[in-house]
Amino acid sequence: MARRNVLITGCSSGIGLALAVKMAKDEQKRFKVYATMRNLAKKEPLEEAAGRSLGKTLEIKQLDVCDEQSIKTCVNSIPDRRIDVLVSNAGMGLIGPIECQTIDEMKTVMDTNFFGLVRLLKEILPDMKRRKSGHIVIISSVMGIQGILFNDVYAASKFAVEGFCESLAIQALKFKLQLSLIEPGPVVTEFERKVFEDGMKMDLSAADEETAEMFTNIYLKNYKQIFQSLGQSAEDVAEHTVKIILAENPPFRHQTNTLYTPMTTLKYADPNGDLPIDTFYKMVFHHDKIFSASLNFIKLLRWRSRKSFDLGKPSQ
Ligand SMILES: NC(=O)C1=CN([C@@H]2O[C@H](COP(=O)(O)OP(=O)(O)OC[C@H]3O[C@@H](n4cnc5c(N)ncnc54)[C@H](OP(=O)(O)O)[C@@H]3O)[C@@H](O)[C@H]2O)C=CC1
Ligand SMILES: CC1=C(/C=C/C(C)=C/C=C/C(C)=C/C=O)C(C)(C)CCC1
Repeated sequence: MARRNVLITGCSSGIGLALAVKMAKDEQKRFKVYATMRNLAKKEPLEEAAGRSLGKTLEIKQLDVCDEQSIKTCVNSIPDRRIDVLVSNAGMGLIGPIECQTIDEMKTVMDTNFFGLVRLLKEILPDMKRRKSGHIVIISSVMGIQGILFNDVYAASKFAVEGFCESLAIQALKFKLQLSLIEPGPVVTEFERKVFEDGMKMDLSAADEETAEMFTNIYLKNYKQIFQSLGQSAEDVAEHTVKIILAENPPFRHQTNTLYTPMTTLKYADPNGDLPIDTFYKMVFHHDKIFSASLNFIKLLRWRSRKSFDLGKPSQ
């Protein structure tokens, strides 16, 4: 099989970086990775992680998904503009009460997470259609199918991505193109750190007391624990993504976190849509102690299974 050209956005950290490195270090050398980032001053961690694959199976290029010209320049610099696999990964989060967010902040999230994907596809899709080959892989989120308290705009941006892709997938099929949405739950990356820091610094004066208290004492208070208990590593998500890229018949949707699937299943279990909302409501406002204890229990189980694995005894 010929080596596939893979373009990945947002490779300065997190999932993008882990995926670029994993694919570039593929033992069978099945990929040539164009690992892109908007700010090349941040390329050092990727260069370090890439090691000897740098300049061979991995090249670093500038690409800002909010800048059409930068996308065009990057794609034009690739031999024959040939991109066999596009991984749309660049993205950002935003949490907090909407009363305390500006419309400009919200627009930046939509511009990056949704229009960023649209800009990429406007540049890359016509070539794929002409060649009648290509795989478009999008790092969406569980929030692309299910909203979460105080993530209103972020969830909207990922819902937009999913609606857009569900529509496009039908046309793509006609051109023999593949489209796959990767839906991770919480992942421990810069995303988590940035979002939490911004949340902690947020000016909550525009919100009423009850909302501000809910955000601080429920959401932010449990945030770290949720990531510690349910969070995956970027490498783990990268591994799932590579499997999807290599699959003969890649699925349209793929959730990476089995600990999170009971939550998303609620969405599909009730066509009225009340079940997930009522369940989240009860978890947050009525059974917060049980919820917190369950998270601690999961954390302990994961810690113990990792520890026994470290000692050479894989968990039962
Ligand atoms: N972490 C999580 O819990 C989850 C994350 N995701 C999704 O995964 C994807 C990757 O996030 P993750 O690795 O976690 O977070 P990181 O913050 O580690 O990585 C995000 C990447 O996107 C880049 N980026 C942001 N804006 C732009 C832009 N305009 N043009 C190009 N690159 C840009 C960042 O660059 P820079 O360093 O310059 O800011 C960075 O390289 C996102 O789409 C996110 O929504 C999905 C589910 C869960
Ligand atoms: C599980 C859960 C919660 C939080 C989930 C979080 C915080 C998920 C984060 C997902 C991310 C960051 C996805 C990125 O795309 C709540 C609402 C507190 C209570 C109900 C159950």
